[in-house]
Amino acid sequence: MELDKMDENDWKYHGEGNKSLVVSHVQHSRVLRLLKYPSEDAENAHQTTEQAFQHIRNIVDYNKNVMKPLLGEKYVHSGEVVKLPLEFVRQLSLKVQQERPELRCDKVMDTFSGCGLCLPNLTQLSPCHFGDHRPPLCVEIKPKCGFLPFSRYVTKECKRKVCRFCMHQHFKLANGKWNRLSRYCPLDLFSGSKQRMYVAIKHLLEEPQNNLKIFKGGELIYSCNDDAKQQPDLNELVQHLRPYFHHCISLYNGHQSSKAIFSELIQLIGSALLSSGDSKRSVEPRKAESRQFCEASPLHRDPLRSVTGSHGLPRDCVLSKILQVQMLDNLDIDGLYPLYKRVEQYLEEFPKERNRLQIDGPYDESFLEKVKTCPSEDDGSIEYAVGKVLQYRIAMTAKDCSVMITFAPCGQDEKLQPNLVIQPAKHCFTYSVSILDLDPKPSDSIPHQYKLDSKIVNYYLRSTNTSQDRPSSNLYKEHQECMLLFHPV
Ligand SMILES: O=P(O)(O)O[C@@H]1[C@@H](OP(=O)(O)O)[C@H](OP(=O)(O)O)[C@H](O)[C@H](OP(=O)(O)O)[C@H]1OP(=O)(O)O
Ligand SMILES: Nc1ncnc2c1ncn2[C@@H]1O[C@H](COP(=O)(O)OP(=O)(O)OP(=O)(O)O)[C@@H](O)[C@H]1O
Repeated sequence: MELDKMDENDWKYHGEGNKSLVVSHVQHSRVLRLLKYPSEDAENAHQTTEQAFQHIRNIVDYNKNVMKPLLGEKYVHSGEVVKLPLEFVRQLSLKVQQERPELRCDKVMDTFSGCGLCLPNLTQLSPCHFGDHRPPLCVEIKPKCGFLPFSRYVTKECKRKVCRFCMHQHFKLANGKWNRLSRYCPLDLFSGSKQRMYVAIKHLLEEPQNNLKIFKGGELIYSCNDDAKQQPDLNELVQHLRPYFHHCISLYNGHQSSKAIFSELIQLIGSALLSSGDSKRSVEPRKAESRQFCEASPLHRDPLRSVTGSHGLPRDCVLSKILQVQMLDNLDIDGLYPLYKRVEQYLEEFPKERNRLQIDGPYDESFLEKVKTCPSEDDGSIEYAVGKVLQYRIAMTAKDCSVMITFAPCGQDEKLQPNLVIQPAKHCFTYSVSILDLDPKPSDSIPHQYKLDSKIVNYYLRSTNTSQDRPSSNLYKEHQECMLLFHPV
């Protein structure tokens, strides 16, 4: 990428979240991730070029030195900070404005600093995988927190029974963030049970909210609608998927073939989420512990619950990696908040200690060392409190990250490369799995987390007095015919 020859016409709108806007290159497999600010004070709140550069530098360092060692080299792409011509950024901002979803327009793209983060476009596969004319499909999942808190500091009993995502759904519905409850439960996805995972992915497809997106050839083809009242069109999605699942079309007619296609897609996603990417392993991989049920999951009331139980995740799979990092939060916000207060008080007395304790970075090897060597019991020290706060912040990142699974039908040559092949039923795919949105979460978001947690729990307790039930179905029966087949090759 020649930075002095940047042309906005070479880039197009790709997507955005709460903190950044992403554009993709029309030819090369690259994206630029640009910062966003609240529109009302964009003129005043924006960072100087040096601040923005340092901010993005921190993101890169945190990805490289903290999240990569914890989550695994193969899943994390740290990217590089780039300085872009201001005129290019301004023109780009004008160009993408009309593409932006309304619900994200409370913030504006940073057109002041000229800094951005350049990353590989993870919705594409590397050119060596182009063995087939069909463009790659990419499924992006934001799985959220996959475990129930086990901390002795948790006082509200319902937090031990109902997961944060399911409780939060009620609060989001009441606040108008979404119009329908999602039936997705992260505990089902992280269970390692193929049946429970199947149901979780099915629920993500039914109600994607901000937890599921599907791309084809790098273009977004399925996500929540900008008009949140409208449900996304599954029929349209199935038309996109047909060319990838010929086998289903030849075996079934009409509606049945659509069902079979979805079933294959779900199995494909499930297989990729459970794969370790290491085909040389011949023994069954060790399982990570995640044998929990959320009482709000539709599966919890399934009569065949014991059949669909929990099996644990293969230790190297992407979900297991994410779950292990999420579980660095072993005190829960209830146990962490007093330690955060201890750190705050200490820093008020000794402000110069902020740097030594690496509260705001730098995110280097010694930061990770502090996280790893934190005493296991509270010895009253500031080191313990800081270590727990840092662990909590890392866990927050893992609770908010996304997984991208990109796959394409295998060309004849690739069928000879077994470690790249998923073969549910009769289809053969090359795939890659990555984790994205691994930004550091600031310490000062902890008081907000503390308040939000209690609002979510209190609202859940109040609202479920009147609306305890979410629709249930005999889900096990529905997916019985769609058991995952993951052939060792
Ligand atoms: O707090 P949560 O669980 O609602 O997570 C926030 C996300 O909301 P969600 O519940 O996934 O819809 C929220 O996502 P949306 O903007 O709602 O798509 C952000 O990811 C936010 O992170 P950040 O403050 O932008 O770094 C997330 O905030 P953090 O808690 O990760 O700081
Ligand atoms: N490397 C990448 N390749 C392809 N698409 C990407 C990449 N990075 C981000 N995206 C797309 O851009 C979207 C927004 O990016 P990202 O999630 O990093 O934004 P964010 O503002 O940090 O999110 P959040 O709301 O969680 O704070 C993603 O959901 C994804 O679809």
